[in-house]
Amino acid sequence: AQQPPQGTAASHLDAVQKAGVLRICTPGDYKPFSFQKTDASYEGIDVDLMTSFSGSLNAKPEWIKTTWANLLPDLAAGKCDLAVGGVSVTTERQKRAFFSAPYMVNGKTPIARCADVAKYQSVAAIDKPEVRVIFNPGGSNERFARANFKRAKLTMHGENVTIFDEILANRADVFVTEAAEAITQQKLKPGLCAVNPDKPLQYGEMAWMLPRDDIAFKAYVDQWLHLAQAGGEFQRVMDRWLK
Ligand SMILES: O=C(O)C(=O)C[C@]1(C(=O)O)C=C[C@@H](O)C=C1
Repeated sequence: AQQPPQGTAASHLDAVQKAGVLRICTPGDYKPFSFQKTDASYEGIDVDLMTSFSGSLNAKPEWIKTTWANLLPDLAAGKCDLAVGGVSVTTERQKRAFFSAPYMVNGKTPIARCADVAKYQSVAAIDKPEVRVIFNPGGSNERFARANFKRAKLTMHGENVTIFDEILANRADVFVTEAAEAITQQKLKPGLCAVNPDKPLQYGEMAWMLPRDDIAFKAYVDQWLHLAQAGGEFQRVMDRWLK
């Protein structure tokens, strides 16, 4: 009779437990998901979840700072076990990586000076030559801006953490980003308002990005996430950062 396959293919699931370390790539510039503070430590939704997740593997989280442009290359090169921090699910990324089950629906939402909210209710309303659209490079925001704004004046701003001050200082008019970020920043920056965060300009989902083809690891991540959601832990983390 034919033998069933023996043993398991090499998986991050085993390597992480063996090393006692979970290596996590993150840009750390994106509230409320993953944000690096001045003392170099990280905070946010994904940080709380990863602390608990790594504990389930008896591993310590090790944060590895990267950029949005390098997130996928770093993961694919094996520099980390997974990549988090408000990562949008895209079919482009899916060609070279796996995703966990999505844990949040989060579409593209404009944020602007509150006095201007009525002006920026649609892509067409924003895409006018007199509108200065600002965006951060390397992620889905840049892709959205370049694909949708052909007439507006586009300005790339390298530092995601200071992009909101550019709008407040009237050096730019509008930034189109994820709803959760627009909602968080409108709380942090009086004078800025998220434009219809409940009616995004484009549908989007967030997930953790995982090494391609590592099915055992993906199954574990998804199972952990499912239990955290069903058991209430996930919601407690969300409430802590989004309420
Ligand atoms: O690329 C992604 O996955 C993101 O969702 C990250 C992204 C972006 O789209 O650029 C989203 C919002 C933040 O302002 C910074 C980065």
